[in-house]
Amino acid sequence: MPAAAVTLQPTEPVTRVSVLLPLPLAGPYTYAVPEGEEVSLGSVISVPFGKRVLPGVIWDTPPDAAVPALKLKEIGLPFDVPPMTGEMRRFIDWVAGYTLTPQGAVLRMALSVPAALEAPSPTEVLAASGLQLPGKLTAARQKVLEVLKEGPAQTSAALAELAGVSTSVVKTMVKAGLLTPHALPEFAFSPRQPDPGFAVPTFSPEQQEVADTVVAAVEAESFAVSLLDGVTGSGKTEVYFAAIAAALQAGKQVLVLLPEIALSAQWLSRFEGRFGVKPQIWHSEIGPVARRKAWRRIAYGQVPVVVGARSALFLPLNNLGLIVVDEEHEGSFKQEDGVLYQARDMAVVRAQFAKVPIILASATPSLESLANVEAGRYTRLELGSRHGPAGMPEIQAIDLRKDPPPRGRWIAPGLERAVTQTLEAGEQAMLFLNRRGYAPLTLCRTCGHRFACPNCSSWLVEHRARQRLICHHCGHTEAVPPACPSCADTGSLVPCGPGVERLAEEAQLLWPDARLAIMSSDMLGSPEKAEALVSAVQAREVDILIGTAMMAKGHHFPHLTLVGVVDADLGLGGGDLRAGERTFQLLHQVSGRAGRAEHPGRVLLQTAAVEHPVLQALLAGDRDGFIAQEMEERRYHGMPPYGRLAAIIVSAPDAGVADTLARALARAAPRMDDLLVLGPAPAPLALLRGMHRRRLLVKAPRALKLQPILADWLSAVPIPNAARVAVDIDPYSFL
Ligand SMILES: Nc1ncnc2c1ncn2[C@@H]1O[C@H](COP(=O)(O)OP(=O)(O)OP(=O)(O)O)[C@@H](O)[C@H]1O
Ligand SMILES: [Zn+2]
Repeated sequence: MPAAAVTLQPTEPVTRVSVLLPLPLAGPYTYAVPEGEEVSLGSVISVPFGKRVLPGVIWDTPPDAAVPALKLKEIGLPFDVPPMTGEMRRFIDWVAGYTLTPQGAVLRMALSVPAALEAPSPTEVLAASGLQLPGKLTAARQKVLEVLKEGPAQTSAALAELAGVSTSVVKTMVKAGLLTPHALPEFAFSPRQPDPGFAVPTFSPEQQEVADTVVAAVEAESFAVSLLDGVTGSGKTEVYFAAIAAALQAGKQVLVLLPEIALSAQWLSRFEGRFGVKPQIWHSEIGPVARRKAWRRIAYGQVPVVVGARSALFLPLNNLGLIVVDEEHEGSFKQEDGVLYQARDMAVVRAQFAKVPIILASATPSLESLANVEAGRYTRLELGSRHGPAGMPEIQAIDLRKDPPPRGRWIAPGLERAVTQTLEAGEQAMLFLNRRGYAPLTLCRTCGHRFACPNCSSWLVEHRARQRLICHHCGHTEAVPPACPSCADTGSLVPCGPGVERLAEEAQLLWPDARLAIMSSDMLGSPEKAEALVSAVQAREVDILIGTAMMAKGHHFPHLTLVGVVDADLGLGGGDLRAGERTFQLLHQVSGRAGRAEHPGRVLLQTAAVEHPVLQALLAGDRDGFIAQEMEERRYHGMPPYGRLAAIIVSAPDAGVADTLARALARAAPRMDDLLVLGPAPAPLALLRGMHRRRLLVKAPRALKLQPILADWLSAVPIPNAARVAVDIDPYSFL
């Protein structure tokens, strides 16, 4: 779509434009367009800003006519990128308005790779000039010309290598006029593209029906949301691959959002198996050069499929045909710093602006998405059974009050027996504990001293493999001291409770011959290591896998038949609105790793609260019953998804400053019948990274638009320099 040109105002001596800068400023700035130049909406141009030169985007906001012409600065040169589409500009405005953040802060996410705005210096290639020199060519020169006779132009280095001559031979040939240099166009070499027909699976009738529906949605080229709700192992991935194939066939781009990079190792090989090549990946760990290249290729429509973490949502996919959000219930789609946004929900908004279908997939959909189905906004597509012969795993509880593990141990006799049986049968077992490190708390037996983080209200977690005590909130680390810092006693420090490292120690003791592997983010460190471990498990080089939540989703291990959940009650405590929902989703997902192929799976949940509704629902396999009950409760209390919540977090290095400001905000709170303001109260993590935090919670019915009310309210209270106020619309983390 060509962007509309900014029209000259005949009465105006200068042409003014609004330019949005990637900075958290109030809005776009007005600049002048140099005489005789023309710019279009969405053009990315350089502009002077203070002493700096920044990229900016010509925005739709009317320029400020009140600024005297003499004071206006002129825009600089355009960058070598396609203009930002109107759809993307609307999306940025929308996200800014919804999350109550400045537009420029959102634009910064869309221009996240400033280096990509400039075209790379062109690659020089050499071709034969056809010039005939008097006399005979040397053998070396002949070889070079032979290479070029058979193939395309080559870089000097490649040419020398192919001809088996030194680069100086090539250089002198250029000087002699035998070879002529050409600049290679930027996208001359394009990698192999995914092939929609590479390996098409044969669907079951149930899968086929759902696949037909999503394919039809892609072909309709209009906005529609499908919630792909299928039991673990039912083939959701295969089914949305069919929709991706349809978008590729239509020559469109596809964006796939996944919750975690670790998950993508297996996902990427699945994709390659289906489409013949790996897709473009996008996450925080790709290096600067690859990042810059990828961004440009995407912007110029050279990349058909991008799979990434939530930040991929702001990529310049100008020819979108489909968005997929896999594991849509995952909490990690919520960005918790900078711009606080829920990538799943914003993906729906982007699809709407782009007028394309979006598929949200999960075996345990979020209540938000289910409420949208209920309200008729989303269509639910169900896959009710596992693909192939696999049935759903049998889930049983081990009541820790009746069958406790020996003192100082965490694996109860019932689970121990089951693991032993599994190993004897030559199958794999997984022990699940959602806690990194060795022990969540270290204390002194003599004086009771507990090791706490100096910057946060949290305990330090011992990581024995690294011999450090680490804060999981701010990253503070210290060495485990030889003596208690409080009473100086030696040998008195004891670890309390288990983390995966400690569990591995216990497992090694119980099954000395078993091959163990720990799968948690800190033990693996990189996506490559995660991938290597996943392959090792698939190749049956691991007998017992010990994992955190990283392990719970997406993976398909055919020989894994037993899942033991060491502490099923772990997520149930605390005042988190979604504690029950999240625990159910996590345990349901982790259970779903068991028995995905020929051998039936079995899940054992160790619990001290077997009567809890979440555990009862898991044991009864009654997902829908649990959801119905949880929905009813939320509806009754007017909580999300039936009501709106916003959190206002006040933070300051000084507790008094935070308290005073939080109270001032509470006094200025709008008084409205429908609006309830709770607090201020210390946030559950009252101290985080050295900042004292107080929280106000705002609750309102769904029909009430909170943003303008919050904006008015917050603008009425002066905020001291030493304090910060953050607004979190639809908060997920109640830290
Ligand atoms: N029609 C099919 N033909 C061949 N293999 C299939 C088919 N459907 C599913 N499978 C295979 O069954 C396994 C499970 O499918 P898939 O991973 O797509 O399910 P899922 O619903 O996405 O699972 P989860 O929610 O647990 O991640 C995979 O190995 C997949 O390749
Ligand atoms: Zn800390």
